[in-house]
Amino acid sequence: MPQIQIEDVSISYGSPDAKTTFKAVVGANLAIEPGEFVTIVGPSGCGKSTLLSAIAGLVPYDGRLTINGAAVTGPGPDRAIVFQDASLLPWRTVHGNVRFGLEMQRKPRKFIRERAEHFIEMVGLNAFARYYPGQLSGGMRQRVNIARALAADPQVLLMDEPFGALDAQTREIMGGELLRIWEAERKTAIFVTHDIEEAIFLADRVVVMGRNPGRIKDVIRIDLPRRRTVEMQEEPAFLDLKRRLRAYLAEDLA
Ligand SMILES: Nc1ncnc2c1ncn2[C@@H]1O[C@H](COP(=O)(O)OP(=O)(O)OP(=O)(O)O)[C@@H](O)[C@H]1O
Repeated sequence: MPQIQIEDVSISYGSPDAKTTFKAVVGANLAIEPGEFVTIVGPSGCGKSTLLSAIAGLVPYDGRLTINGAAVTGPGPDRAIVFQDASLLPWRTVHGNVRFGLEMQRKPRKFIRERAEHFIEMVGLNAFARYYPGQLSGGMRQRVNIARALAADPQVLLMDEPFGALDAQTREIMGGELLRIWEAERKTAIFVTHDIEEAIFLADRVVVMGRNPGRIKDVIRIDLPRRRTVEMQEEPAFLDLKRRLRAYLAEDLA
């Protein structure tokens, strides 16, 4: 059974005066298997973040949206979300930030400490555990964010352009790191991006969205072998996928 079922889901926003509504996503259908890595691409404003927010339980929707068969009615500990801007607590150290969610869940202190240490090591920030967010680079802050999300042990990791604010080279490194972590943890991952190469590189399937109205246009399976390598991005199969996706996105801009 798919872990996440999206059936005929539409999402609307009300205008500030509540007199009109705007349909940001119309009639979306998608089924996601446990442990799958799905990326969502599409032009600006097509509803990528909106669809992710609905899965996170942050916006209401029409239609059917279930996780493990249960309707999504709000946020829950089965899902963790990582946004573009690392929303870290500036007065807490790296360790303190990674601990935070577990402290809220009132887990035992020893468990919290060990789990935080485990994930800080996994994202390669052992030497920075006592640093504050203001002392870290953007890439390091996003590593903390990912560690914090994983420490809460969600079943589904939702990521909204998590590397969007990083330079191209750091972004590429972070993509490789994220795959290494995902391969170790095998959480279901849904990742929104503008970047076609990033979308292909990470994914088992790429969801292509279009706009006017915001909708799912197609879902493309990425049959490139795991483990993915940076060199793979120069191979004909990768370049073919890139051409195909670029043509799809260009249709929308025309
Ligand atoms: N809180 C909101 N209230 C009203 N309209 C909204 C709200 N959030 C998003 N929208 C509108 O819904 C549409 C989809 O927005 P969304 O942010 O989901 O798109 P996106 O594909 O993620 O865009 P981008 O790639 O630029 O981040 C846009 O037209 C946007 O203006």
